[in-house]
Amino acid sequence: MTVLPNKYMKELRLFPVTKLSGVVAHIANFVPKWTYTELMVKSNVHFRVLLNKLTPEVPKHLDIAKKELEYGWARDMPQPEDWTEVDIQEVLRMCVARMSAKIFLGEPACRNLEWLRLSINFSIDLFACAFLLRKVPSFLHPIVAPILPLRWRVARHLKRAQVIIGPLMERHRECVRRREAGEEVEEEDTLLNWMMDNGTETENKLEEMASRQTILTLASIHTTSMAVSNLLFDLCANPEWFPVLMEEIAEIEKDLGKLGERPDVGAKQWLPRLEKMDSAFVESLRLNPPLLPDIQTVASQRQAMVDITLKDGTHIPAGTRLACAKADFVYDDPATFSIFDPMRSHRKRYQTGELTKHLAGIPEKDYLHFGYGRQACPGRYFAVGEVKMMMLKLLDQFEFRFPEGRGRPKSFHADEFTFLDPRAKLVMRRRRVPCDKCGRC
Ligand code: HEM
Repeated sequence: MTVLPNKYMKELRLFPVTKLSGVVAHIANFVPKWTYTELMVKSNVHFRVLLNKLTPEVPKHLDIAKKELEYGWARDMPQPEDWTEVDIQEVLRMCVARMSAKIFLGEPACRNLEWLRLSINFSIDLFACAFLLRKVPSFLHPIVAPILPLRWRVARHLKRAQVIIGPLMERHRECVRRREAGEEVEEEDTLLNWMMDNGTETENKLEEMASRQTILTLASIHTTSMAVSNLLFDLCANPEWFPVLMEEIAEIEKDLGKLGERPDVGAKQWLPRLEKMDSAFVESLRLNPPLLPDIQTVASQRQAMVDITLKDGTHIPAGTRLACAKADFVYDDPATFSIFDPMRSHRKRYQTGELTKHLAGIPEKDYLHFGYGRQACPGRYFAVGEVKMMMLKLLDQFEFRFPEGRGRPKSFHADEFTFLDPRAKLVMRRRRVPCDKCGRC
């Protein structure tokens, strides 16, 4: 991997995917030839749907996802009256899986426990399979890969995905046929339907679509649920910030009621008001990015698809794996850079007057946890909304702390990925002590 200084970031971000490809670089990490992921670089309907359908309609899809979150909350979220140890990571993964399934596939898949479990476990098996293969020299892959049980599991998930997604595709085709015949047909507005309507013939083959939907769960579920877990862990390690965020929620509720209470107020009006929560999320993601080895090194991997010469004459031959060294606005002050300071971005916005910058979901040269440039994470605005909706409910309904004798779990790194310790739990109970200040905590 060639690592360029951060000063090149602004120039590199403008290159199209045909010249400098993020997806080719990311998928290369999964040993695509042997993990059924090659289709992700052959065409990009998964990227187009997020950019052209999800992003312009994020508030609408967040409102839809919110309803599914309510449905899942009643089933998945423990409601302990007394302090009880809970595998909060597992619960949050299920909440995110439900929301993702609702907007991507709709009903009945989003209520189908087999799909929900598959969408969570697929990523775990695929990561494990790719890691194992990466430890083996590539000339041995043709011998090792076919006998790898993890790879058989990945293949089984993809086959089952076809069984679940096939009827959804057939249902949409039937709706289109009836509509063309002049009938009025009601249909759920899902990303799958958009992908079918806008996909090529190959992209619309069941095997392709089912694999693509399954691989999309990898990008959307663990990243988002891990972000919420990390923020909760950071707050438990710095509990003085719980009341600050609760107070912000209480103030918004005074104006707008609880999220979902008023028919004229949805995610669009409510969630941007959570400015302190946004700042805490930015800070937590800065300290716990999902895709980079650690907070000081590189960001936005790319593969040069053609020879490239930069403005200062730097030559990048085709085939080069590339990343940029990260800069960070706190690097100027090394004393504070590893400290969790949840109001860092909030202060920066108000001190500089740059109120539309330094927000979660707005990539900047100094804030790269959703990537950078044209190829930055296409699901980021939806992800930020999901994180806020879950945090809102968690803080509103529960109190959290670490189990006795334990502190903030450490993340660990495997190549370019960062993972939370899967054994890390929290102790929680239903919130019950009213607070003098805000009447809630
Ligand atoms: C907190 C949650 C999330 C984080 C931190 C995150 C982070 C990232 C990062 C760093 C990248 C690479 C960008 C680059 O190379 O410049 C990426 C790519 C991607 N993300 Fe996200 N992401 C999150 C949630 C989501 C969600 C919810 C979706 C879908 C709804 C999604 C879909 C994708 C896709 C499809 C790509 C690959 C795009 C391509 O083909 O190049 N992500 N994400």
